[in-house]
Amino acid sequence: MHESSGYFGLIVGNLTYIVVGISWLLTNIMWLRIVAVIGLCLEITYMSQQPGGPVWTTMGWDTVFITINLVQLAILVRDRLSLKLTKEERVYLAPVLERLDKAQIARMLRTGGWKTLEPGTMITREGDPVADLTLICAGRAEVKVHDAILAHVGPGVFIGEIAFTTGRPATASVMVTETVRILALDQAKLRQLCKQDQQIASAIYALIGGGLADKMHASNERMQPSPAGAGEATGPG
Ligand SMILES: Nc1ncnc2c1ncn2[C@@H]1O[C@@H]2COP(=O)(O)O[C@H]2[C@H]1O
Repeated sequence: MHESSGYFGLIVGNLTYIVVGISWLLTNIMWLRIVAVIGLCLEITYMSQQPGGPVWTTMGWDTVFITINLVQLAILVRDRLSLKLTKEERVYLAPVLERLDKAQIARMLRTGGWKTLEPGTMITREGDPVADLTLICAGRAEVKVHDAILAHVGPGVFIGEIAFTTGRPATASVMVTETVRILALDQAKLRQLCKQDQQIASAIYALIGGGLADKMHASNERMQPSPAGAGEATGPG
């Protein structure tokens, strides 16, 4: 830090580094950038008041950093403003809305879109690659493995989450039985987004994890213990 004469320099100089320090404590990227810009503006003021004359190198780089942050802020604001959800979509996305800010939700939604599928439409086919991570928002579908019905699924359930997390083909065939409204997110684009934004990744994986736990619970509930085999441990051989 260069010496600056008088109280003005002392106050602005310390304020600069306090504000920059505060920006490092923030986890909300929008506020982090806003506070960083304020800190950088204060630094320019401080550096312009140095006794030996303005410190152009620091002021020049501060201007570059301010520009980078302002461009990123403009992108964040654009993303936030682009998020238009109907009341119905808000209800379906409630668990996601709780975890992410508007800009992140808008970015996530740009990886796919809303669709309506009629009965008989296949969402996944057992053994085939799965293109989308699908969230069922309304309607019902049937989950089959080797032609045996495993489950009936409805609103709030993900389809294709196993392929999304493992990269493997579909573990089951899922067919629409009652017209469904779905949010279909392109798996490749969503994976890319998860790499770029850890908060989005952790929100999506938390939802998938919760959904898989519910599916396992439902599947355990459906299992009828056979009286003959009940309580028997299965040993090797
Ligand atoms: N037992 C089950 N209960 C509910 N859904 C299932 C079950 N087994 C498979 N699925 C769904 O069917 C999908 C087929 O594609 P995935 O394997 O990617 O992900 C699978 C799950 O979303």
